[in-house]
Amino acid sequence: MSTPIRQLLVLITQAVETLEAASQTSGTTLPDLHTPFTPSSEAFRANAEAAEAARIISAAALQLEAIVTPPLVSLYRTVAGHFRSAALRICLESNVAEILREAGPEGLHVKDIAAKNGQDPERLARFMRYLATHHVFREISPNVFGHTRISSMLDTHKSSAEIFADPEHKHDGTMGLAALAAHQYSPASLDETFKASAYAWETLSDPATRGSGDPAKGKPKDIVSISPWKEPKQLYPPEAVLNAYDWDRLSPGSLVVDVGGGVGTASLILAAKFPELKFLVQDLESAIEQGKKASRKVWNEQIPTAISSGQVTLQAHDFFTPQPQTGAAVYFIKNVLHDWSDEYCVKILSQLSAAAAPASTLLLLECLLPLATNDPSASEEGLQEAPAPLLANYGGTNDMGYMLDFAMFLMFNSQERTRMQFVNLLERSGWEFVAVHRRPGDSTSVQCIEAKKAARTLAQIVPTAQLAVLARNLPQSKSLHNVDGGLKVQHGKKRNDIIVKGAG
Ligand SMILES: C[S@@+](CC[C@H](N)C(=O)[O-])C[C@H]1O[C@@H](n2cnc3c(N)ncnc32)[C@H](O)[C@@H]1O
Repeated sequence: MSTPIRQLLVLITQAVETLEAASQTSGTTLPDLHTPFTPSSEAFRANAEAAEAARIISAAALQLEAIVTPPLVSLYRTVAGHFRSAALRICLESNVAEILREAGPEGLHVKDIAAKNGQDPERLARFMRYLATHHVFREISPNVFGHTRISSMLDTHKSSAEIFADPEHKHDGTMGLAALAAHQYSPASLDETFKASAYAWETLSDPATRGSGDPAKGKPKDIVSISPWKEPKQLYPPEAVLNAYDWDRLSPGSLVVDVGGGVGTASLILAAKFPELKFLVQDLESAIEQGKKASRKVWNEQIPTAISSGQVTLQAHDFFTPQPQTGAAVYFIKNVLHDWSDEYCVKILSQLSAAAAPASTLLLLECLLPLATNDPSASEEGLQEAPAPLLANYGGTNDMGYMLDFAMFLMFNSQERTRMQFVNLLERSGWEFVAVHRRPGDSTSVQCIEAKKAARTLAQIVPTAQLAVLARNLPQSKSLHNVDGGLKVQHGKKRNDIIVKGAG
């Protein structure tokens, strides 16, 4: 039988052939590591076969590396992971990316880089060399550094002179990727995750904070103070919202309530594409009305007729309070639940189930974390898992969701969730899981979970003592919940067995 090393090699060989053939067919070129990033260098990935082949090559290469690298080296690389972040931040903050772009493909001697950004050349070279060892920058000749495809993503494409003259506005009007890195690192505002991660163990070893879902515990800033946010387009392409659900299914005039809609990132896209649907975008008063990025201002700029025509209404509403819009066709929540721990999510979702009609649909657009092993229920629903012997979730090449999860833990004492965790949240808040709408090649960062109002209002009005009696009349596969009493009543394995869980 062939060894895992051989199996991985076969996967790589086959995938390289597929990748080359697919890019030839689509007339695209495969990326060159030493050429700065351009959006067109990613065009090959639009072909689904090529994208999958690239994913397999990358996952297999990382797994091969894990097998053949001395474990002490691999372990230490993880132990010292923060060194790489620190080195990157030094380069990001000192505008190395812009300086190198201006130098062109020949690169620049570190003394000349340092002359521009005021850093010590000896030190800068140490950090850049470390990063170059991991293909972030490249040492073209001794002490002469240039960009790689990876490091070039830190480039704001502004002139370095302009940035040195006005560092505060470095990221204004840029593509947003460097800003996203700065979001993680910038000491001026959002370098919290980097520093907070150093205290993760202190938080978890303290009984007062270990199991707490309180947003005030284990997070450095008030959640509202950094909202409303504007999504980086590269992370959440507009198609993610359009593809998330079969919006055509809704009859004309149907109302979609965008709960915690922010500036309306999702509704702006949907309202433009589906003029026959109506939208109610809800957020806190401050997000709707105040500041440069107030929701109302953004709508008036982007689709001026949407509000005046009555297609879109903006409403100040706190989602922890009773939902004023009852019986909407769709309650839609995007990238909100990951800001909150379970107990808070249950409160938000319960307000929605109380307002929903039996025909209402709940759509959650959130990051859906895969397991690091096969997940039978998810694969039945079309979750694409990697071929053996790769990790089912494609391993390290697909770890963006877990990074987001860690960031949510550090920033908001909240989390990203797996399918099981979403089903559990829904069960606890008056909803019944219907489906995950997966499409081939979906990223984990925005997936759509559909739910409907749970048919458990009966259980809520029936006295707790009678639940078990009622449960006997349930179809074998169903369970009955009593939310207020914290009870779950279900059939046991044997006929006529009734299990009552929880206190009543
Ligand atoms: C991560 S943003 C997501 C925004 C939007 N759904 C999107 O995908 O672009 C979270 C949003 O929740 C809003 N929010 C926070 N607390 C809220 C509350 N108690 N009631 C209503 N909205 C709230 C914030 O103002 C922010 O716009």
